[in-house]
Amino acid sequence: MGRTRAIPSGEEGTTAVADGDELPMMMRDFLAKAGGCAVLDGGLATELEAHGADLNDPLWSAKCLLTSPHLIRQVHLDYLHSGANIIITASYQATIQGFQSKGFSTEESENLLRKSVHIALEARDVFHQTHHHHPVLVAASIGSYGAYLADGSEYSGDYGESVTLETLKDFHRRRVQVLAEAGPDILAFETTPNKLEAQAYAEILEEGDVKIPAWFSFNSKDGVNVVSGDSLLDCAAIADACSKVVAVGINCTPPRFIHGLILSLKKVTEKPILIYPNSGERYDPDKKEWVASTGVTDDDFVSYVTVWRQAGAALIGGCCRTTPNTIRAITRSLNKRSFV
Ligand code: MET
Ligand SMILES: [Zn+2]
Repeated sequence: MGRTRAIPSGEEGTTAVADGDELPMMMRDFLAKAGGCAVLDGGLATELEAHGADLNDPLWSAKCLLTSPHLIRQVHLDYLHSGANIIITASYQATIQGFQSKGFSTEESENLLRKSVHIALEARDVFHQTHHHHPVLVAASIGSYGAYLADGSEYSGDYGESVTLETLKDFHRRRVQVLAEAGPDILAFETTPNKLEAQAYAEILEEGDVKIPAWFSFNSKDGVNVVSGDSLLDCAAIADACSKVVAVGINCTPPRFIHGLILSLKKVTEKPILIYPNSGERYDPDKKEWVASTGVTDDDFVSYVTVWRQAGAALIGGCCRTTPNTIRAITRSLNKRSFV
């Protein structure tokens, strides 16, 4: 686990290594540079689709790593110009196992993971040529085992009895390592549907000597628990206890639930809170389309931003079906600058 490990002192148990606070400080420094609150990007996969990409595939957005990397780069740039301080890579549904089942070798599969990070790093470089004062982090996305299965379990959190902690650790371990070593600033564990998977992530990070920090983000469909029905408080407590985790939050969840969820998170963690809700529409897995649900318009979404900020969110953006327009509006609500 490297330099942040507590080492036995021989006499009174353990002594924390002096630089154990390095990873949390990185996030605190970044937030200070961003003026206390940072803007995350918006939906990546759904925005690629809005540009005509056909993502009806088990690889979802990761398919574009094969077919249209230039489009991924363009969407990253659109979000940066909209004011985003963090861009999230196209690796959400990119897995070694998923690429292998398409016939790629292990090495080719790992290279595709690296490519997702390289595209985002390149977009940042391009953006910084003209906007070098705007702080930008590249977050490497890691979707859940359920996202890889592409069978809806990412929104039920139900993996069945046969999936154990070890199954999940074995599934994610190499992917996490490859992504972490490809040069992102942070690992984004997104849309985490249950407690078992949060535990698997925490153990991989602690055991694997991962050198960069991470955030854990969960999804909810009732505003109280994560989608599996596991307690959000239990899930967030796992994130809070993991020394590599520097922010905890909620993503791909309807906007109307976010305020209550922020208040819940604050009960169990003092780590910075991130929220990036979806547009409030609902995905119908049978019809394979998004359907309007009651109540929330794009305007409503943005009108919540200051409330979320006051409630304690320090990183705010959007998930599925949010767009560069949404991010521009969030940027404006936080009195920050966009570049288009
Ligand atoms: N970062 C991912 C994306 O926007 C999150 C998807 S949540 C199902 O594509
Ligand atoms: Zn989403």
